[in-house]
Amino acid sequence: MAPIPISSIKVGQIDDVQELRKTKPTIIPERFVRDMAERPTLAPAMPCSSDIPTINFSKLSKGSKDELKSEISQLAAACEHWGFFQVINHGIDLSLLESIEKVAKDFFMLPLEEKKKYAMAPGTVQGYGQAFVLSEDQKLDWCNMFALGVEPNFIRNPLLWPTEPEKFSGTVEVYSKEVRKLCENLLKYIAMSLGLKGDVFEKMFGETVQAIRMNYYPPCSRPDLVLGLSPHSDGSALTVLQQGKDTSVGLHILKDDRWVPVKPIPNALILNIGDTLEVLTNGKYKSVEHRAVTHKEKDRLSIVTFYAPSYEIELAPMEELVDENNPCKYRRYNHGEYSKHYVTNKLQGKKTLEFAKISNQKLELVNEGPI
Ligand SMILES: COC(=O)C(/C=C/C1=C(C)CCCC1(C)C)=C/O[C@H]1C=C(C)C(=O)O1
Ligand SMILES: O=C(O)CCC(=O)C(=O)O
Ligand SMILES: [Fe+2]
Repeated sequence: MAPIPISSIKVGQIDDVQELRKTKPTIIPERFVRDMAERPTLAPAMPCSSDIPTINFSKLSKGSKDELKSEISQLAAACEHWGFFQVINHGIDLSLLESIEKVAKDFFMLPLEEKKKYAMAPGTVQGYGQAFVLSEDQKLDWCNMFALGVEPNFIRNPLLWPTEPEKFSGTVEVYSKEVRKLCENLLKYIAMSLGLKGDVFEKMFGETVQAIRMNYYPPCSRPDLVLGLSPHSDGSALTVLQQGKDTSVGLHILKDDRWVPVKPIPNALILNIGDTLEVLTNGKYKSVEHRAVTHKEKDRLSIVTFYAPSYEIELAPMEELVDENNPCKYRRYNHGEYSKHYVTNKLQGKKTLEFAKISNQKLELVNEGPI
């Protein structure tokens, strides 16, 4: 997946929000100020909810037959009605969660000059900076990001793996292996929740793609004017999100047309369904739009893993999930092409998935059958 030529993209000035916060703590440059319709309504006006479902992973992996059955049906409900859930007892060592949080935070605390050694080039999504900025007039997120392609090896850019903090790269490797195992296992249970064979995704996905993105949201003097991260759905099959301990609530998901804040359970991981699973399940399990907001006094860190199929594979709704009551809603496409489309467009709700959607007009024709 080649990046688009750098010379063709003009992104204008992108202020580093940590530096802004240090030097001009009360000034919000115009490029960060959202149009009225996009501005967040913040707590306490909003009900704070920890209502996204909780999945007890140990009941899936080592529970009794009855526990497995009941947890699988909870998983089915979580995927079908929420697209987001918190996983407790996920089996990843808490000390590893602490280590990744520490190296991520230490990285963001480095001087700007050091971080700039790993600067994200315009039109690409790896390195330090702001991804998905593709024009000079595009609004910016109140966030610094650092992203790396992890697997397979060919998506890695070794020049972007930091030498400082010393333990950064080693910790990312170990953490990514553990999160990978969790994704593989959860995909097995998700397949079972659909009444399919447990290995269906593993067999279909080929050499899976995995990337990690660390998002650092410094405090913002006007959290009512800005967004930490623009609304979007993830292009992955599954996304795993770890939130920094003691950081503010910042993730919002769109549920029944309302933004619902997600209150993290300590030590749990947040999982969400990405666009790939939406397509494969013919919309039974949907990717859900989400965003991040900022806080007046507190900073926030999130560490996000995207787990996706090989760029080589062709995707289309699985035949078991298509019938006359559920006509095929997405076309067949190559996942590498979708990835390219995803990373070369700004984050804008679920707009990216239109790439794969069969339009309503065409759907009607399909339903009516041959004339
Ligand atoms: C908000 O989403 C992302 O930042 C993102 C980026 C992922 C990637 C990298 C950081 C490195 C190169 C590979 C990849 C594009 C996966 C989302 O990833 C989603 C989007 C697609 C498509 C996908 O497969 O995962
Ligand atoms: O920081 C968050 O809570 C959201 C991060 C996210 O959605 C992403 O990186 O794709
Ligand atoms: Fe996301």
